[in-house]
Amino acid sequence: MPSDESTLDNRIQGSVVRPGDPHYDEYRKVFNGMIDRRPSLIVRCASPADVAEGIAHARRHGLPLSVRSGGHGVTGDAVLDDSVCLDLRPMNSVTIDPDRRRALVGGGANWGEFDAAAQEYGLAVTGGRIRSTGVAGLTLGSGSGWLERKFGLTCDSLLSVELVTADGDVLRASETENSELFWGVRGGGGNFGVVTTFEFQLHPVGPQVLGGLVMYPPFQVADLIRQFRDFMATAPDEVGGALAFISAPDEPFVPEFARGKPVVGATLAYFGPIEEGIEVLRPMREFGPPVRDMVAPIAYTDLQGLLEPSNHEGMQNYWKAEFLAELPDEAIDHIVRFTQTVPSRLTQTLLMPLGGALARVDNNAMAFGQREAPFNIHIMSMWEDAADTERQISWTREFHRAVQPYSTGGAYLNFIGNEGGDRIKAAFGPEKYERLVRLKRRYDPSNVFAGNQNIPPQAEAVEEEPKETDGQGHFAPLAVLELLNGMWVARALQVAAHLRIAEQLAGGPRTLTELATECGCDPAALGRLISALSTVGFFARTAEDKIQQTPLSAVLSDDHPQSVGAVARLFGSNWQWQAWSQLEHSVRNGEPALDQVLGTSLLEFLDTMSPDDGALFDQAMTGLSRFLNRTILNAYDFSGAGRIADVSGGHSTLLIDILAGDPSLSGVLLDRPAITAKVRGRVREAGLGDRLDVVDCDFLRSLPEQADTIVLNRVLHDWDDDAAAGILRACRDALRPGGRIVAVEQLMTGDKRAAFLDLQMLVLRGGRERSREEMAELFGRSGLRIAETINTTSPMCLLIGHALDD
Ligand SMILES: C[S@@+](CC[C@H](N)C(=O)[O-])C[C@H]1O[C@@H](n2cnc3c(N)ncnc32)[C@H](O)[C@@H]1O
Repeated sequence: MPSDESTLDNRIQGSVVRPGDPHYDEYRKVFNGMIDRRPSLIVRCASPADVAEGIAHARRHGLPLSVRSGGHGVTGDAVLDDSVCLDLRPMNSVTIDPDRRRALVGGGANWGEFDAAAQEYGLAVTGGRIRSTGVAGLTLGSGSGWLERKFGLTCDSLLSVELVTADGDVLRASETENSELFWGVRGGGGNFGVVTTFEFQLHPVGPQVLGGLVMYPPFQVADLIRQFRDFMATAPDEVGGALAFISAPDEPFVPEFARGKPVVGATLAYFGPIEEGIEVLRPMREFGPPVRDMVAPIAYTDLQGLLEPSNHEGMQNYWKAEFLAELPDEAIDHIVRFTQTVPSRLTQTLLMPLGGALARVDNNAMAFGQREAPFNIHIMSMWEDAADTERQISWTREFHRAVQPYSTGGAYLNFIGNEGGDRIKAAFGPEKYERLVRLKRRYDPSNVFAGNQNIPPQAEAVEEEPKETDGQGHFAPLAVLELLNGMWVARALQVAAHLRIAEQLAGGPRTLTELATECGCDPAALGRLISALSTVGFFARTAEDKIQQTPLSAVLSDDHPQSVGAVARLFGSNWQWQAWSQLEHSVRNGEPALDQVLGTSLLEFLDTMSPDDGALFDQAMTGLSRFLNRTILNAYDFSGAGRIADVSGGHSTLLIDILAGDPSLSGVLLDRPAITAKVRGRVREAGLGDRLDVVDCDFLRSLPEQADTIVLNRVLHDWDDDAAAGILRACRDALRPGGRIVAVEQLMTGDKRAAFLDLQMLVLRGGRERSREEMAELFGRSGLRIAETINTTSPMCLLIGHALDD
């Protein structure tokens, strides 16, 4: 041990923990399980003098410095590799002065400790929503909590701080002492020093308040968000809460049908007389039949723990957040779509209403501003298995991209990862940012405190960054390369599906040699394919180095009830790759590349393809419809639909599924003769007798029968606007009076899936995906109007059309 280090042990009142110490792993662990960093030293500080010693040690040895209290920040900046970590947890004292309603809180205290001490006297400040969150990190970044509409942000109740600077000076900052520094620490994070004591103004709260969760089922999500938006627009400051988009826990208090399913919980609280709160909260509690209403008088300290069962320490975490300037219906549609297709049961999204006292503080009173937004959305992706990382992150990014157009343009640094200097600037705006840079130069010119949402003392360094990043802090060329690699990923998946690797693993893990023999492959090369795919969540290795199934690889197997194996093999067909190789032709000429490549249209090609190719196409389409149908039936009630015509029902089993669920319905599946000939046998096997007919049709002319309900499932996107309008007109002409059209399509909303499917339709078919507005125009041209648009939990959306003259 170098002598300087040994003297460090002697110089401090706390202790020094190094790799090899039995507590080393415990102290280096942070909330976000993605972070696994190994500092050289952890200084467990017991006093401001210990903090100053730790800073001096790091500077002397040129080591990076990090500061840790709760360790909850998703960036994991509390602990850095090969660094000196100042662990403030031993400095967790909380002293309450009930007469002056003041609190002195140590830099290492967490919210559980602070709230418990203050609640002894029925007092509180706005505090973090998870009790193990550190008071320091939350307050220095501003501080959001259930009480924010009543008492403002945590930093709004801050009276003074004691802080150790980069030079080891211990300063006090308040409105009257080092006031510029006090301005900066309220929002500027840990950029200017290590805060060792916070002094707060406390407010009377509880000890009993009205609060709890009202849980609603998925089909009410959109209406509930609208209700919440409108309710909050006029709600008094006493109302706090958020909409929490979560998966219902497997607990007895949750009805069986909702367990594990995406649900939305209105977390409601009233910080005023309980009787008054019951009246005020009534519109939110009586909206629709909830799955469960648990709002009741509750201890404030229990309210503070309400989200804890769904926030386990050590999960993989990836977060995004935006202050929303508005919450129009399109934004709500995005929120519904993403929260209903959440890839992990642990993931949650909070939609927090702002306003109230928080919004009445002068924007320039401190470094933190951003008080004008009515809502803050916090997307917290959490998952257990590191193999799922890619998928979780891309869902989070897509969700974030979808809500970004509604943002104020600012950024909430407490709720996001390291997203680059651009976002930090956006959080403060140019003027405040300049002021913070000046403050940084004064108190930390060497950027000793860099392990945070950093404000570098040289502003130029920040200016350059956005040019090279994709706006999310990723180095732009690497981000582009990652997207270009998409072709490799897709091809590797298609080959894995073709080789039937997933089917071979259905009975349990296999050795590479066994797999290679069964799949007819070179063992080493097969190992490489599997290794590559395992980086994106497909297949994993056991401790004995066998290959095993993962949740993603399982659905490649044809034996899986929701298999997409045939879809993978179909997308891997030579004819699809050949068509895509000529995408440029389509883009230049606006016509399907497939016709160019094969010398025939897709429809003719499908009718004349080899029996094997034909069987694969049928299997892929039936497989897709198997799980999409469920989401359609969950979203729309066909009871009372009378006689249903499934126009171009093709290989889908939608009509069979509809009729099977309701004996009062009958229907007819209409399609081209080439298709009806193929599906008649299957329809007969469904055993629906004379309730289901199969009839030939050419919808480009007219429909052969009248019907009460006409289903057009994934048909319109095959066609250009003129043809699609013609099909809709034929449907309208076949509609009995008072009838409806149920068109099922993906809508273009700016998300990746529909936009790339649109290219697929261009390349293969000359068709297109459409936005809701484009659909409305198409319906209008055909004498129809869209009466309702219904989202499903899949990307499919239902458009319910009525005749204009109905
Ligand atoms: C993309 S598939 C959709 C099939 C089915 N609804 C589903 O969701 O799986 C399009 C269907 O339109 C049918 N089709 C194409 N041209 C047609 C025409 N002129 N008249 C009737 N059906 C036609 C095809 O045979 C095919 O079954």
